[in-house]
Amino acid sequence: MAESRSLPNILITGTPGVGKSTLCQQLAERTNFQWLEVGKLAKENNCYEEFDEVYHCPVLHEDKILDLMEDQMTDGGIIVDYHGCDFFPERWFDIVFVLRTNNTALFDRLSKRGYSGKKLEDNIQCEIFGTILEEAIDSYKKDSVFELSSNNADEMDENVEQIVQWIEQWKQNKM
Ligand SMILES: Nc1ncnc2c1ncn2[C@@H]1O[C@H](COP(=O)(O)OP(=O)(O)O)[C@@H](O)[C@H]1O
Repeated sequence: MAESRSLPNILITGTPGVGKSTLCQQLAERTNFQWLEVGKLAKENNCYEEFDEVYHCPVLHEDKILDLMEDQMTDGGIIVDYHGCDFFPERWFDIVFVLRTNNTALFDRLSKRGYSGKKLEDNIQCEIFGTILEEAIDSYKKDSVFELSSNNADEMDENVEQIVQWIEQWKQNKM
């Protein structure tokens, strides 16, 4: 329950390549919050069900990863970073930010990362359709979901500032 947390929990989500890791790293440095990379945690603990041959990536074992995360989420101060958001319990998060990037910039970033073919096309399409934003709106309270534009370095800086300020406000309201 949010009332029992001494600090808020934040979810940063969006299509791969929109800048989640970059933003979370900067936030962790600024706030001392813990950056929890769900993909990394899954890899370290082998939380996979199967291998997806089409996308050349393993499929997350959602229950297993949720069990691993549950205890860490209790006290707050966690920034969760993942390219999906519909399987986390709603109660875990005080606010959800969905990063968005235009197709041209995202195409360049994902190509540089080595994405090609169907994997590249599907991720671009996911972003064009706003799939993750829709997922967030369907999974969390409407007034706790915010869309942030992440097309360039200036917007990245603004997003860091906005979230840092939101955290400060949350702490003040708690006092
Ligand atoms: N707002 C931004 N402006 C410019 N480049 C960015 C921005 N966000 C991310 N990048 C670059 O795009 C690439 C993917 O960013 P990353 O943070 O790994 O995305 P994600 O974690 O969402 O997959 C990195 O090379 C990063 O430097």
